[in-house]
Amino acid sequence: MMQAPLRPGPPPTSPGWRIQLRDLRATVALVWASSPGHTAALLLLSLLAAFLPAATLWATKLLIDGVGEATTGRLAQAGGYGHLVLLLALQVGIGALGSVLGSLQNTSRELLGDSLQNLITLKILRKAVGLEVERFEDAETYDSLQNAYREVGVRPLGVLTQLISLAQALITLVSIGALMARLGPLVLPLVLLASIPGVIIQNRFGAENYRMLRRRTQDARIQNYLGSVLTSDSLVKEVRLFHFEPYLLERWQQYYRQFRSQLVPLVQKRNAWSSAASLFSALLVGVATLSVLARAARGQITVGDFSLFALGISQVQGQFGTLLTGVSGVYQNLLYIRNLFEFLELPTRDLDAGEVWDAPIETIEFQDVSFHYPLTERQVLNGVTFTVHRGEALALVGENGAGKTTIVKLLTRLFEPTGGRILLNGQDASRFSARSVQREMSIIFQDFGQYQMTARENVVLGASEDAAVEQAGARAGADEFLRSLPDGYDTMLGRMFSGGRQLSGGQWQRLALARLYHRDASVLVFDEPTAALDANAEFETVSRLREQAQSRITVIISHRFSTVRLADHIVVLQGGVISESGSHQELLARGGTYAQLYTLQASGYREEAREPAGPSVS
Ligand SMILES: Nc1ncnc2c1ncn2[C@@H]1O[C@H](COP(=O)(O)OP(=O)(O)OP(=O)(O)O)[C@@H](O)[C@H]1O
Repeated sequence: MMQAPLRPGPPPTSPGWRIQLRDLRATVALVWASSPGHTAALLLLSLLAAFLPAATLWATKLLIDGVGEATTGRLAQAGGYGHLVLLLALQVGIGALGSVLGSLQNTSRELLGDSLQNLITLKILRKAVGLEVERFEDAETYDSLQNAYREVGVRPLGVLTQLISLAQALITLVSIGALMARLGPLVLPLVLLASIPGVIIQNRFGAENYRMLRRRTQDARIQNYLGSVLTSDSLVKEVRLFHFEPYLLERWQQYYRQFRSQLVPLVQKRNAWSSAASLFSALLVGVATLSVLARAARGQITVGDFSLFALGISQVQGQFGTLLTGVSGVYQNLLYIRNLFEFLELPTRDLDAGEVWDAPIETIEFQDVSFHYPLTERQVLNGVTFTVHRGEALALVGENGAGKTTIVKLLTRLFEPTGGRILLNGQDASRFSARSVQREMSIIFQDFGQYQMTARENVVLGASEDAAVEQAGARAGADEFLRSLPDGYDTMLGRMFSGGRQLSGGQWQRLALARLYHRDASVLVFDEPTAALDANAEFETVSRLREQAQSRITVIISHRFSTVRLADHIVVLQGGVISESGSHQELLARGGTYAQLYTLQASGYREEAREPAGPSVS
C-alpha cells in the first residue's frame, strides 16, 4: 500500500512580476559579483559573435554567385580567380573567428560558472550559520535548503547566459532578416511564424515540469532519507537485525513509482505536441520555399540568394526560437532561483546583538519562566522558578518530554523564554548578546557531535590550541586511550574518511566531555552525561565532575539517580511544571515523586545484587 507522505509538499508558487524583476536584478548582480571580469568578457564576446552568422551567410552567397559565374564561363565578371580565393578566405576567416570567439566564450562561461557556484554555496552556508537553531528542526527549512542547493550550479548562470543569448539572437535575427528581406516580403514572416508553435509547446511543458518537481520536493526528501537509512554505517546493524531492508526498499520504490506515474504522461504529451508543431512548421517553410522558387523561376534572384535563403532558414528559426524561449527560459530559471532567494531571505538571528557579557556567571535565576516552541501553541514550560549559585550542582529530573532539555536550551540562549525572565548575576540575560553569554557556558548534549576529524579537533572545535587539550582529555578520562591511538591526539576519528579510527560509544562520550572541559566556562551543562558510560566510568566521571565543579555552576540532566543524588539542588519536572525541588535528602524525606522513583530504581539495583542468576550490573 502506498504510504502517505509525511507532510504535503510546498504548493507551486508563481511570484508576481515585481518579485521576478527584483530576482532578475539580484541574479545579475550575483553573477557580476562572483566575477566581474569574466561576466564582462562573456558579454562582449557574445555580442561580437552575434554578427557572425549573417556575415557567414553573406560571404557564402557571394562565393556561390562567383562560382556560378565562373562555372558558366564568366570568370572575369566574377572578378577573376583571385577574387574567388579572396571570398573563400573571407568565409574561412569568419569561421575561424567564430571558433576563437566560441572558445573564449566557453572559457569565460566555465570559469564564471565555477566562481558563481562557489559564491552561492558560501552564501548558503553563511545563511545556515545564522539561522535559528529551531529552523533545523523544521522540515520546511530542510526542503528550502535542498531546493536552494539544487539551484546553485546552473540556474543563475543560466539566467545570464539566456539574457546574453536574447541580445545575441536579436542582433543575428535583425542582420539575417535584413539579408532575407531581398527575397520577397512574405519569406521572413512565414519562416518566423513557423517557429512559434514549437516555442509555445516548450514553454507550456517546461512550466508543468517545474510544478511537478516542486510538488515532489517533500517526497524526494523522504526517498533520499530512505536511501540513506539503507546505506548508513550507524544504522546498518539495526536494519539488518530487524530485517528492515525489504520494507525500506519497497517504500523507496513506491516513491519512485509515484514520480514515474507523473513523468510518463508528461513526456508522452510533450513529444506528441512537439511533433504536431514540427509538422506545422514544415508546412509553412514549404510555402516560403515555394515563393522563393517562383522568384528564381522568374530570374529575379541569384543562386547565391537561394543559398542564402536555404541556409538562412535554420538560422532564423533557431534565433527566433531562442528569442521566444529566452524570455520564458529566464522566467523559468527565475522561478527556480526563487527557491534559492527564499532560503537566503529566511530571517536570521544576530547572535551578537545586545551588550557584551564578560564576567563569570555567579548565579542563574529562572523567574516564572514559560516557553512554547515557535510555530506551536503548547506550553512546554510553565512558571519554572529556581536559582543556582556558583559552586552548586543543579540536577533536572523528570520523565521523557518533561522539559529538561528545553530548560537547557533556554539557559544556553539557543531560545528565548516566551514568558518570565532568566537572570544572570541578577541581570536580565536578554540584555546581553547570546554569543557573549554562551562563551561562559560549556555543554555536553545528549546527542553530542562525533566529528569525523582528528581527536584534537574534536576537543578544541576550532578554538586556539594549547596544552589544555591534553589536560581536558585527562579530566574527561580520555587521555589514556587517545594517547594509545596511532597518532595520539592527531588521529583521525570516525569511519567516514580513510584511515579514521572508530571509537566506542563511551569513548566518544569521554571525548565530548573533554570538549566540555576544554572551554574555560563558568557554567557546565551535562545533558545525560553518562548514558553511554559503564557503571564504573559513570561513577568516576560524576565524582570528577563534582570535584571540578567547585568554582562553577553545574547543571546535570540525568535519569540515573546515582548521578542525580550528587547534586546540591534537584528540580523535579512534570509536564513542564516544577512538581518539587530540594536536596536529595530533603526530597527523600518528603516522600513525593522523587522519593518514589528513587526507591524504585534503588530497589531494582538491590534486587539484581541479591539475585545471582539475574542480570548483573557491571
Ligand atoms: N523543537 C521542538 N519543537 C516543538 N516541540 C518540541 C521541540 N523540542 C521539544 N519539544 C517538545 O517539548 C517538550 C519537552 O521536550 P524536552 O526535550 O525538553 O524534554 P526532556 O525532559 O529533555 O525529555 P528527554 O528526557 O526525553 O530528553 C516535549 O513534549 C517535546 O515534544
